[in-house]
Amino acid sequence: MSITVRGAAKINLHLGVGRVREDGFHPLDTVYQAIGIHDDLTVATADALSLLTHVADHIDPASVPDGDDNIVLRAARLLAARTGAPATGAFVVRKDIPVAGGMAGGSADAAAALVAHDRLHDLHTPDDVLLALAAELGSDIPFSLVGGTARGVGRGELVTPVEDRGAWWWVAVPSTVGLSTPVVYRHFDVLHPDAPEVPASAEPLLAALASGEPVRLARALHNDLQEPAIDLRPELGDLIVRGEAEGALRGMVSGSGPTVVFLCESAEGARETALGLAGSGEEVVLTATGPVAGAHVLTPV
Ligand SMILES: C[C@@](CO)(OP(=O)(O)O)[C@H](O)COP(=O)(O)OP(=O)(O)OC[C@H]1O[C@@H](n2ccc(N)nc2=O)[C@H](O)[C@@H]1O
Ligand SMILES: Nc1ncnc2c1ncn2[C@@H]1O[C@H](COP(=O)(O)OP(=O)(O)O)[C@@H](O)[C@H]1O
Repeated sequence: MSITVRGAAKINLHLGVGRVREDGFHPLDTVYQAIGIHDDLTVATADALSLLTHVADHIDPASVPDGDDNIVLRAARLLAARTGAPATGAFVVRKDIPVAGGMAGGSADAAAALVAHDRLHDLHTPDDVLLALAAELGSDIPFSLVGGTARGVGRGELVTPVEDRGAWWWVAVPSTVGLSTPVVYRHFDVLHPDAPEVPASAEPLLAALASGEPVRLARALHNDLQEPAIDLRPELGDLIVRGEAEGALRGMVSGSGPTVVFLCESAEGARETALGLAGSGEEVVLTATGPVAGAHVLTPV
């Protein structure tokens, strides 16, 4: 038997970050959106646990860890340990989501692995258990299960779907060199030692989402990690300016970066912005719509 599960990239439409907690995590008020850049994970019945990774041309294969460090195998082992299921399965991941790019590619793979491993072994794990295991593996992973557009609080792991009346067009420009999430959070602490305990509220962004109007959403986009990311990588600021000059409504760093995403008025607007950026020397320019589904089975079981 084999099962294929698709996981989606995420962007943060609002990322309010508060003062670092005693456990080292930051309190967040964030709004995630799953967008149409995907990793596909297939698992087949096997006597042992194994993983093969294939990457798209724009991804450096060396950037994806082999073996036990890969979050796919960590997810499968965790689910097996908690349910008593066998820790077996031959996993193959096809990656299109930029690695260490602020788009939660590893989280998409982990969510897909939880769903695939659950189906492979016919476990019928309840949703609340899958969400709790996802949160143990990483703050973004519960959202990767849920998908769509959702608000995340706590350290980002407490996720609730929100009203979204839009079909939004995005252009994403990944960087060839990733940026480490903890490094960006630590730089936020250096720049903002007096950050408020309560992060900036996502309420204005939620109102813009419910309006379905791209110009309103563009004005409401907010990312507290953009400043530290640009401080670490000044070229990201230049890229935002260039994309906006090519017609995007607004550019911003995706999560902790270094991918930059641009909200566009329409499909045509996204095409023009993408062509303009490609023409000005950007080698990889991806176009996607959102919201899309979270981790879901593609093949019949
Ligand atoms: C910044 C965000 C925004 O959605 O995503 P990315 O841009 O990385 O995709 C997330 O908060 C990333 O979530 P995720 O990548 O799952 O983080 P985790 O594995 O839980 O944590 C990795 C490290 O990031 C820092 N971290 C993470 C979440 C949080 N609320 N506060 C933190 O300070 C901690 O240093 C932690 O050790
Ligand atoms: N399946 C995987 N895909 C991508 N990265 C992975 C995977 N498993 C583990 N990692 C590690 O997780 C780190 C963060 O990757 P990723 O989730 O792509 O980025 P981000 O946290 O910026 O969204 C990578 O640098 C890599 O070392």
